[in-house]
Amino acid sequence: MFTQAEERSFGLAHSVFLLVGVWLLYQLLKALYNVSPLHPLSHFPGPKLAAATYLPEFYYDVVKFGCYTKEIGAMHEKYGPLVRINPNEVHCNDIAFADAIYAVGGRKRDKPIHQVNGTALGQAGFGTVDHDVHRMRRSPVAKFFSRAMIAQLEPDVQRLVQKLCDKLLTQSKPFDVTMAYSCFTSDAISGYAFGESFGFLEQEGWYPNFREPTAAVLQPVFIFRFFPWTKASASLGKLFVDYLPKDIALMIRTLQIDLPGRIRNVKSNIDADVHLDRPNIFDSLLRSDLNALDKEPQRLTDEAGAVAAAGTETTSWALAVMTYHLLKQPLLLDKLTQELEGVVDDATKLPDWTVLEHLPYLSAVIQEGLRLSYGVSARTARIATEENLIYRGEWNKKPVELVVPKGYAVGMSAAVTHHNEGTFPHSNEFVPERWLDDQNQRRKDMDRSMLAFSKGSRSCLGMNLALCELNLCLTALVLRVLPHMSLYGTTYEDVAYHHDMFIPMTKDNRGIHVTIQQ
Ligand code: HEM
Repeated sequence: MFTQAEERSFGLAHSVFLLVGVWLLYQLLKALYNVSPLHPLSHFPGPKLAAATYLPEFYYDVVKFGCYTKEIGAMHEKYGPLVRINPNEVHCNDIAFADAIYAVGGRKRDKPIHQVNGTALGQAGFGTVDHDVHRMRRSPVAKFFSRAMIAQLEPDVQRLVQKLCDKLLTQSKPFDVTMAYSCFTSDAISGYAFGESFGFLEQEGWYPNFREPTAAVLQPVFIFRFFPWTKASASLGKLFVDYLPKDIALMIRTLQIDLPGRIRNVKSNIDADVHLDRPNIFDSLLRSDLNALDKEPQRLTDEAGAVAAAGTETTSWALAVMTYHLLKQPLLLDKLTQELEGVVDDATKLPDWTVLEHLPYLSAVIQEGLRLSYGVSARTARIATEENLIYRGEWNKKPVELVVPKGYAVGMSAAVTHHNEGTFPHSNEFVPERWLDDQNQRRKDMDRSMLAFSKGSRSCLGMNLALCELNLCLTALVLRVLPHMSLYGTTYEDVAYHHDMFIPMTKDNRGIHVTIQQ
């Protein structure tokens, strides 16, 4: 005979087993449906387990950490240009299909919720699922990044470039140059966004900066993706900021305390009818005709976080990759120096970005640097909500025709596309010449093969700023600093893509250490 308490606990255990059993049965039936011919993606090639469940993606991204992109690259070698990488998503390794996937001209493209779940900045344009809401949020920010607006900002970038070079030349001990570049790019975007720069270049050394903190806050990206409810924990960060490791604390303080504070300041200036000589992005956003909900402090803080994060590490990593390869291959550095000396008389007073960008070899070095720094290395997918996407290509000399049905995600990854050996032979090598023709002029047709800034309606908003920074900064570095700089214990492993947390990561993330000969 059982006591009443024992009967109650048996009853509870029985209910739990039943619930788990029903859940498992449901998962099994769903997996069977996913691989059955009834599923709209059933005609796509790929591993059966990936078609049935998210387990392979979970294993490679969460357990092995950020390795699914590499696995996807291997799937393309086995299955062809389009593969099914999870029950609801297809991945493409044919740049000819990119314009259909990313689309411009009013063709609607949502972002998949599974992808957006990975970001804690869900209310920024960048983290917005719906095409129309994204358009509404992007356009008031976009006007700040037109070529005309960046031309107005250029004197500030020129000043920061010279400040960076002056400071680099005073370094007497080995240091990690990625930190220096991160200080430069953060100062450039923060001044423009909030009217007041973070001032990282002003400080004594290179710390603090956003490089390691960005890596620290991106750590949970895959956990968030699979367990979106854990994102709630991110907002608790500010309560524990004094007890967190210093990297994470800096980012939490910036995202949850400093940025909301800056936005409140901008708002109180507007309320007090203060008009600035030079408008900044958030002043303009708060004055724009965005609806009241989109001007809520949390929404704008997410937008500020996205602009600050997107505008910092991508550009500074591209500079770091170019620095490494130019120091490693002095012949390339000589060739670039010769070209630059032809147009620059005094490296402390550079020509405009619009002059520099027409120099073929400088432009080729920047393209190659962008190719091997990737921007966003992980896949970024889109959902065509109103039309099927028809793919026509070739695989193993046989024609391939596949239809991605509307409502399903299809994406590409720079870390896969930029290593397509058909387009970029010896793709791991840094070869600026691949961007030049026989006459040493830029092969513009090659630009179509790049995904660094993504494409279409949700492509990089800050591309003009990034290119302005890269042209000016690389020119000044080559003429003023690199002749005095040497690598210090840095190897190819320290720049080579190894895994991703949305942005590319190297094996041990040691940075790029250099010394300056005085
Ligand atoms: C070398 C430099 C850069 C590279 C390679 C790069 C690359 C990218 C890529 C690939 C995306 C698309 C991400 C996706 O599809 O989910 C993106 C989006 C974005 N980038 Fe950049 N970026 C760079 C610099 C910048 C800078 C300097 C800013 C300045 C604010 C910026 C702001 C943004 C924003 C706001 C978005 C989101 C756009 C949207 O969703 O509408 N980026 N960037």
